[in-house]
Amino acid sequence: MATEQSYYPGLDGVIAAETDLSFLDTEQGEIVIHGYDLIELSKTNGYLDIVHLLLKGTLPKDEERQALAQQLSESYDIPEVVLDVFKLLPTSTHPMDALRTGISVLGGFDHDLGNRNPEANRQRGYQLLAKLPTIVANSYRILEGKEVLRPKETLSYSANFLYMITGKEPSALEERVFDQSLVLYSEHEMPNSTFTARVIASTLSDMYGALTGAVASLKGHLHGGANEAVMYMLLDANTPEEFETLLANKLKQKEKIMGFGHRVYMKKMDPRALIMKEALAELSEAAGDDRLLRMCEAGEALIQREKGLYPNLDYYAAPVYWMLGIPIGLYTPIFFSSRTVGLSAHVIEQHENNKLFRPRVRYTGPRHTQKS
Ligand SMILES: CC(=O)SCCNC(=O)CCNC(=O)[C@H](O)C(C)(C)COP(=O)(O)OP(=O)(O)OC[C@H]1O[C@@H](n2cnc3c(N)ncnc32)[C@H](O)[C@@H]1OP(=O)(O)O
Ligand SMILES: O=C([O-])CC(=O)C(=O)O
Repeated sequence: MATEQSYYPGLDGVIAAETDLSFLDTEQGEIVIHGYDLIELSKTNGYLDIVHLLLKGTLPKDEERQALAQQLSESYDIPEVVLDVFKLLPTSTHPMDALRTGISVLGGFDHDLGNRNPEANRQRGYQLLAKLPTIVANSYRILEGKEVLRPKETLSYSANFLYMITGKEPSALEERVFDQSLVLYSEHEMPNSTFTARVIASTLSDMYGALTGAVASLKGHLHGGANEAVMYMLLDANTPEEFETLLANKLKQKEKIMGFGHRVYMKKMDPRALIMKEALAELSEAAGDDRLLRMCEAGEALIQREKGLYPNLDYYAAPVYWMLGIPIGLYTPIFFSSRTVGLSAHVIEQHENNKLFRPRVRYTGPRHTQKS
């Protein structure tokens, strides 16, 4: 083994895997998802199309989309035991921790857990996709002391998800915007959570374990947790001017501003953020209230001017979710629920072509013995 080796803190720029699932092409400005640009797809295709693309490799024909919707809706319900476990959790449990627990419990109901062949894993992916909205919405309901809402099989995937969260069936605009947010969150190459899932899967551990670890990764504020942190920041101000002052003070204190910056697009706007900004404008117009939009735009301009940084998806997804009436504690679980499709596809790929992840270190500690 060579003694002088390269070290890249945070694995910045390191190629960690080969994949045919996705690639951030910053030169062409594309988020390539199995050959298609996610941004273009988000304008023309729904979330279930992305599910089909990532798990089957093609965009679905009409009958394939219908069959997928049918298959998922038949599995929306979750075992009663999962709900009973949520009832045992302290009410102070973070919704991401409840979600992590829920996925972990689901693993116990899989009687073919040791089977890692691609088809078995794909079916697991579908089961998780079907059940996660029910887990996300109802773990939160139980923690908040609210009644459990059973899924409505007659609603579309996204309409049913929103219904279980808010307790009312969404309008066509709300359903479309929410579905678009799921498309944008569905897959993004090799973020920390996907790397976590692949590292776990590389020991030949199972999909539930890989996704449970990924929940913990995605919870952090430097990753998925930023969307809820953005909303709390917005709620600390009432006007664009107050929001600018709040951000300027944070910069003075050398605080990181949630919703800005990105390991891959540090000096550009995350293209997904632009789509959510447009959705926010649409929701603002429909509501006759553009206060949040104006605050976000003022914040965007200030951080660009002062730091040369641009919004990432979480910056504009947060006010969109607020305008859809979604409780803040569910923003990150929804992100994870959408990302389940990308994560499942990565676990399948890792198991199909596995090499154990086991890097080395640059040792900086003492040596108390010396062998000549
Ligand atoms: C959908 C998603 O998960 S997207 C990510 C969501 N996360 C956030 O929005 C959290 C806020 N953003 C950040 O913390 C970072 O931009 C990250 C974690 C996303 C990327 O971080 P890294 O690639 O590790 O870059 P790093 O944090 O070292 O930043 C590089 C420089 O830009 C600065 N910077 C980066 N992001 C920010 C920010 N949001 N606010 C203020 N300064 C920032 C850093 O302070 C650093 O400056 P320095 O070189 O003077 O020390
Ligand atoms: O790519 C990243 O590092 C984080 C991110 O935007 C995502 O997971 O969607």
